[in-house]
Amino acid sequence: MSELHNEAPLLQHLRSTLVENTPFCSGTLGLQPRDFTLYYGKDKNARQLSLSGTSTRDVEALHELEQACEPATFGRNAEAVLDEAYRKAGKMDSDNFLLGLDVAQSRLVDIVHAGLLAGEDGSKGIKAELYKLNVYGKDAFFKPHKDTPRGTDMFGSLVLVFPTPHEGGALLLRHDGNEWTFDAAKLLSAAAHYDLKRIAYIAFFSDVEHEVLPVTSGHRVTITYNLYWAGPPAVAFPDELSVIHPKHSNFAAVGEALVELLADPTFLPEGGTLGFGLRHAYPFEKRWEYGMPNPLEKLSGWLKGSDAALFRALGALSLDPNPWLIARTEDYDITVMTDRVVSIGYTEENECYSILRYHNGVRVLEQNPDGTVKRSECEDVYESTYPDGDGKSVVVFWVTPYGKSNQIGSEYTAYGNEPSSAWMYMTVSLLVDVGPVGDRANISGIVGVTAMQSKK
Ligand SMILES: O=C(O)CCC(=O)C(=O)O
Ligand SMILES: [Fe+2]
Repeated sequence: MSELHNEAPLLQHLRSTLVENTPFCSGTLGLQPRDFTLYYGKDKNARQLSLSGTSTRDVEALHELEQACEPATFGRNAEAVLDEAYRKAGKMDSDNFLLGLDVAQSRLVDIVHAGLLAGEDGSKGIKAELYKLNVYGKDAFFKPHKDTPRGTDMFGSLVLVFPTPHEGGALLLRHDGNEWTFDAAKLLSAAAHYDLKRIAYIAFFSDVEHEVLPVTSGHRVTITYNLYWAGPPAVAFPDELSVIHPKHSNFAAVGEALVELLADPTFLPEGGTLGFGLRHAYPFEKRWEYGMPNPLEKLSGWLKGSDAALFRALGALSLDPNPWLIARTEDYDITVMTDRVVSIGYTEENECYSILRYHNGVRVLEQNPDGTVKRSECEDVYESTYPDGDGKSVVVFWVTPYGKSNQIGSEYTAYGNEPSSAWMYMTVSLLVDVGPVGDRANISGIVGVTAMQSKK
């Protein structure tokens, strides 16, 4: 029993360690000598120094850096205010210096991501944007404040403190009635025995109040970064880029092939609906539950490589491709689609039937190149089962097949002998209506996917 007695606090300690949740993350990180090199200056005669040196010459160089800085302002009601009773420090704008360390390439962004973000936010990407360099000489400080977010996507700040000789200048953070101290000078002198020189880093959310206590000696040099939620990964095709190979990623080559196909008078002469399976995999939540964001909404901004080339080439022909979810049940040989993620919930019938009947689903019939439609007996069964069904169906000509990647699942419960829960997986594909030969952008006479869109 006494053992158990001893264990309980340890277990508790482990538990509280595992669930610790602070609005910041901090530590030290060893870097290569070149990472500490700083170039600065407003003219062509840039100066150079190492932010890891401790010799007398290095300290002189720090003094020169301090002289080259401007007095730091702070934000008050969207205005930059100079007030040495509030903030006394030197600052240099990011245009006027260059640091050897590339934060985007270093592990720091990953470290901050893992340290600061958990739960749902953990799946979002972040980026750090260089903001300012500050030199806090003796008696410099910064009174309590919160960092003004620059843009709605900014969620925090990252501060790097360099191992330049200094004392004092601890950063205090306050949030929800708690206070924490980040004393970089102490952390760095305790880490001085490591082989690699270190920086101290701290990242915190924008709503955390913080202040820098007065520096009592030396130079405290910091470089700050604004932390942003990363937008969708850039489309692989900025206007300035011209890909030659691979062909499928070459916008012009994809466009030409499309134009040729659509100019062929024997190809869907009356127009119709084209389907394209996505070639790349996208980071969709595999299991979608009601209330989660609709992953189809931002897809067009994420598309990669050949998918992006295709999307852009279709747009250039004044066509309007849209992502749809395709669901298929083999045993019933039926394919349906929806233009939004659905929560099937409870169903007494086949999941595809349920999507059709209750979730704005559209039946997908497959078209042969000659224009005839592939039909299966089971589809006839559907029609005889629901003779008065709303008749929503679209004939799709699959240019490229939809595969098993990019599937999104919707949970449902079916009643057999016992209640059981299962997931129905749907595959994201791009669908686009095309008009008749000679007028492919004119889809006014086409009963295709556009007419079936639930948002229209
Ligand atoms: O230097 C620091 O530790 C923080 C500086 C700061 O709060 C700021 O620049 O807004
Ligand atoms: Fe700040």
